[in-house]
Amino acid sequence: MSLKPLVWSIAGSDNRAGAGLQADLLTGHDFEVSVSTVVSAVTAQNSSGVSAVDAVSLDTLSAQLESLAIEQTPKAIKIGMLANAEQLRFVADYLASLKQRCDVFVVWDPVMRASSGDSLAGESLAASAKALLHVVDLVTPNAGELSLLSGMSVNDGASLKAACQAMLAQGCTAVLAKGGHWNLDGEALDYYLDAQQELLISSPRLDTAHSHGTGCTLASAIAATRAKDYPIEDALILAKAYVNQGLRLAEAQGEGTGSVAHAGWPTNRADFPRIESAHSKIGQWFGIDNNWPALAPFASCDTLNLGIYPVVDSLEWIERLLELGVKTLQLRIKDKRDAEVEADIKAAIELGHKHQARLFINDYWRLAIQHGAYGVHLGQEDLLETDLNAIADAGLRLGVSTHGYFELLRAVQIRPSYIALGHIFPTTTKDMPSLPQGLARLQRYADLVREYPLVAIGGIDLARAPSVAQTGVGSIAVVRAVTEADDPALALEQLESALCHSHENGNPSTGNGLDSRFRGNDGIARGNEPVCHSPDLACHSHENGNPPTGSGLDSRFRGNDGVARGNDKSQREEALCPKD
Ligand SMILES: Cc1ncc(COP(=O)(O)OP(=O)(O)O)c(N)n1
Ligand SMILES: Cc1nc(C(=O)O)sc1CCOP(=O)(O)O
Ligand SMILES: [Mg+2]
Repeated sequence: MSLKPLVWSIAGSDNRAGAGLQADLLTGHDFEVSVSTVVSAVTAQNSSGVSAVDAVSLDTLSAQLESLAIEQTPKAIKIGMLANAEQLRFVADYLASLKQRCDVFVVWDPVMRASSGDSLAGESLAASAKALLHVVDLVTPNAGELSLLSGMSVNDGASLKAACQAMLAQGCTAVLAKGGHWNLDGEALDYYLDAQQELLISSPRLDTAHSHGTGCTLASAIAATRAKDYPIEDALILAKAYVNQGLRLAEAQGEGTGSVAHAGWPTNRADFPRIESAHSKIGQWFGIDNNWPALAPFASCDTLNLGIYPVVDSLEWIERLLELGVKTLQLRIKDKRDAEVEADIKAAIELGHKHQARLFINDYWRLAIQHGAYGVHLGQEDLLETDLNAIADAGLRLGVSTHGYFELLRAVQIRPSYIALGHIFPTTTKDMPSLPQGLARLQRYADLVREYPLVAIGGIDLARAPSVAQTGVGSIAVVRAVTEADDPALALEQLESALCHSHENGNPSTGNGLDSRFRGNDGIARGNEPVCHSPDLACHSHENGNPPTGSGLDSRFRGNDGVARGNDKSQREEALCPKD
C-alpha cells in the first residue's frame, strides 16, 4: 500500500522520455505522489519525429489494469495516448466499472498527434471518444483535438467556448481547452468549463521550440494534485505553473525539439498564471462571464507583521482587547441585519481609533465605510457582492480570506491590504467547505506571496503558534485561543511571545535570523522591520527574563527534559492535515 496518494497513468511509452508515461512518472515524482503505469503502446521516437507505434493487445492492457487494481485503487488516473478505438472503448468500460467501486478523478489528455506533428493514434479515435467522455472528469484537448472531438471548427474565443459547451453536452464533466497555440496579446490562454463555472487563465507566452511533452505533463500534474485533494481550481493553477516552469527551463535535445523540463514543485511567482476577469481585454475577447473586480490597490497596513490578531463577536470583547493593548483585531458578527449591528460597529470603530488600533470589520462593509473604519475583512464570495471600489475610494484597508492557490492568486490581483490564509488546522468555530491546509501548504503560500502582510487562521493555539510563525507569516488570527482561554490576557501575551520568538530566531531555512519574507527570490535580504507589533504585549516573556528557548516553543509545552510535548488534541488534529 502506497503511503503517498496513488495515480495511474494509462498512456504510451515515449522512448525519448519527454512525454507519455515517462513524463507522467517525472511529474508524479515532482508532485510527491506514487505513479503506477499501464502501457497502451510502445512508440519509437526522437527529436525529429515518431517512427513506430506498437499498440499492446487488449489482454495485455487488461492484465496491467487488473494487476494494479487487485493491490490498490488510485485516487486519480491520467489517460494519455490510446492507440486505437478498441483500446478506447475497453478503457471506457473499465473505468465505468472502476468508478462504481472507488472514488477516482480521471483526466484524459486526448493525444492524437505528437508535438512533432506525427499522427499517433489517428482520427478514428474521435468517433469512439464519446464512451470515454462519459467517464472522465476532465478532458484537456488542444485546439485541434477540441475541434476533432466536438466536430466544430475552433478559430476564436466564441467558437472555442461553443465547442467546449458541445463537449459537456456529449457527457463529459469538464473541459480544459489548452491555448498553447493561441497567441492573443502574447498570452497563452487556457479555458476551463464545467457545469458551474468558466475560468480563463493566462500566462505570457513562452517562445520555445522545446515543448515536447507539455500536454502529458499538464494532465499528469492535474491528476497528481487532484490525488492530493487540491480542489480543481488549484490543480489547474499548479499544473499551469509547473508547465510554465518546465518550458522556461526546457533545453534542446538532438536535432529537433527538446522536451519540457520536470523541475520540481513550482515556487517561482513568475510561473504562476493570471486569472482573467470579465474586465480584462482578454476576458472581454473571450466573453468571460464573471463579476470579479479589477481595482486600484487598497490602502496599506504599513507593516508586514500584524501580530496576534484576535477575531471576536462582540463590542465587549473589542473593548477588553483594546484595553489589553491589542493592536490588530476584528469584529466578526454573523448574520444580523445592519440595523441590529450598526450601533456596536460604530462604537467599536470609535474605540479602535481611540486606541490607535487596526480594527477590521467583517462583512458589514457599508457600515464600515459609513463610520470610517480602519479596515474591512471579506471572504472570496463576499468579494463578488461588494463594491470594492467604494472601499478603496474611502481609504479603508481590505483583508481577504483565501483557502488555496487559486484564491490566493485571485486575492493578489485585487491588491488588498493583507491576505488571510486558512484554515490551517481543523476548527470548530466555523463550518469550512474546504480541507485544512496544514503547515506544509501554508509554507508554500507564504513563500509565494511575500510582498503582502500574511495572516494565518484556523485552529491555531499556543502549541501550534511557533510552527505557524516559522513559515514566515507576520500574523496569526485566533478566535478560541483567546475567547476560550481561562486567562485571555495571558493567552495573548504567550501567543505574541511565540510569534516574536519565532521571528527573532529566524526561519530555519534561511539560517541567518532574517525572516524569509524579507528576501527576494534571489535570497537577498530586502530590509527588515520590527517584528513585535503590539507595544504593550511585545515579547514580554523574553523581556521579563524568559529568554527564547531556541525552538520558539513556549516552556509550558516542554517536559523537564526540554522536549516539546505538544498538546494531545492538537497533535491528533494535526494528523488530519496534509503533509505535502
Ligand atoms: C483574519 C480572517 N481571516 C479569515 C476570515 C474569514 O472570513 P470569511 O471568509 O469572510 O468568513 P466569515 O468570517 O465571514 O465567516 C476572517 N473573518 N478573518
Ligand atoms: C473565522 C474563520 N475563518 C477561517 C478561514 O479559514 O477563513 S477559519 C475561522 C475560524 C478560526 O477560529 P479558531 O481560531 O477558533 O479556530
Ligand atoms: Mg465574511
